[in-house]
Amino acid sequence: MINLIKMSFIPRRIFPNFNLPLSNFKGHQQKALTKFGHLSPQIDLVLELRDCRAPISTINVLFDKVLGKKDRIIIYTKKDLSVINNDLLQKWHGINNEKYIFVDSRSHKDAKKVIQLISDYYYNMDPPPPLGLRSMIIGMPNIGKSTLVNSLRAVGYSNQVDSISKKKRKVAQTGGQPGVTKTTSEVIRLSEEPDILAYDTPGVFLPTVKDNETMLALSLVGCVHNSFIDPVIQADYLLYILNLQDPSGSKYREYIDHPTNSIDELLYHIALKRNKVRANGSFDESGMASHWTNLWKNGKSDRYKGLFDLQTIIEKDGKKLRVLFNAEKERVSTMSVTEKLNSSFGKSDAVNARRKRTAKDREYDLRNQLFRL
Ligand SMILES: Nc1nc2c(ncn2[C@@H]2O[C@H](COP(=O)(O)OP(=O)(O)OP(=O)(O)O)[C@@H](O)[C@H]2O)c(=O)[nH]1
Repeated sequence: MINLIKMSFIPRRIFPNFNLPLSNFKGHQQKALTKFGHLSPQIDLVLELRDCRAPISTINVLFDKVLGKKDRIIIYTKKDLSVINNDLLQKWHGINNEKYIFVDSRSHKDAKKVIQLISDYYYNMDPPPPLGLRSMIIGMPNIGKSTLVNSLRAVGYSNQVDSISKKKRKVAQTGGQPGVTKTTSEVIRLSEEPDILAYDTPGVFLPTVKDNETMLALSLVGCVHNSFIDPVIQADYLLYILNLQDPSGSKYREYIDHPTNSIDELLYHIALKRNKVRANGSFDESGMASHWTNLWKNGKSDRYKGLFDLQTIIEKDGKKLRVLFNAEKERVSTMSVTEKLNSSFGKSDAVNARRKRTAKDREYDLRNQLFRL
C-alpha cells in the first residue's frame, strides 16, 4: 500500500488561497526609505542583501525607487542555510553582468571576500573618492545586515587590532527576530586602507507583497515575526514546497515513511515521534507546526538546508526572471507608500494575521489528497 502511495503520489501544484496579511510595513521603515532618498547623492555603492533561501521573494524593488540607479553588489546571505546553486544565480545575474556574492554574514572569511570586492570597486573609481567610499547596506528585515556590518568591520580592522578594541569593533546590534535596527546608523568606517564607510540601515519590507507564496517564503526565512502567520499554514506551505522539490517525501522521512500532501497527517506523525499525542489522540497542532518549521528556519542541521521560494524553484531562466522583476517594479510603482502604510495598520490585517486554518481548509486538503490518489 505504501509503495502504491509513493508511486501514485503527485505533489500539489497549487497552494490553498488562504486570506493572509500581505503587508508588514512599519513606520520606521517608511522613515528609513525617506532617509535613503536623502543620503542617496553621497552613496557610491549599494550593498543589497537578499536571502539565499528566497532570492526572488527577498528582492525589494522599493530600493530602486528611492535610491535611483546606483552601482551595487548583491550579497546573498545565510548561504549556510540554503541549497541554492551558483549556476542558477549566474544565469540570472550573468545577463546584466551584475556583481553578486554568497555569504554567511557571520563568517570572517566571507567578510574578507566582500571587503575585497568593495576594495576592487574603490581602486577602479576615477578619481578616488576624496572622503572615502560611502556604501549603504540595505535589505529586507532580519536578512543579516547588522551581522555583516560587524563582520566587515572586524575584518577591515583585523590588521589594526591594537588600535581598536574588540568591543568597539562590534557596532551594530543584531537579533533573531526582524526589526532590531530601527534607524539608519551614522556612517561606520569598515576599513581605513582603503577608506571604506557604510551606513547600516533598518530592514524594509514592501508595502504589500505580491502574493501569498511570497509572504510565506518571507515568513520562513524570518523577514516577518514568527507569530505573524499561523504556524500551521507556514508548515503547510513548507510541506508544499518540499514536495515540489522532492516528491519522494525524503525531506520528512524521519517522521513518516510515505509522501503526503496533508499537513494534518504529517503533524500527527511528528507528534507521534515526539511522544506528544495525548491519550485521547489529540495533540498541539500549532506547537508541532512551529517545531517543524523552526528546524528549517534555523537550519538545525545540514538536513534542513532550505529553498522556500516558489518562484526560484519555477523560474530557472534569467530572461524570465528579468520580466518578473520588471513586472514587480511596475506593480510597486503604482503604490503610494504612505497610503499603504496607513492601511497596513488597519483592523482587517490584524484580524487576518490571527486567522487560523478553518475546517473548510482541512476539507480542501483532504479532497486534494483523495483526488491525487
Ligand atoms: N546562519 C546564519 N545566520 C545569520 C546569517 N546572517 C545573519 N544571521 C542571523 O540572522 C539574525 C538576524 O541578523 P541581523 O544582522 O540582526 O539582521 P538585520 O538584517 O540587521 O535585521 P533588522 O534589524 O531586522 O534589519 C541574527 O540572529 C543573526 O545571527 C548567516 O549568514 N547565516
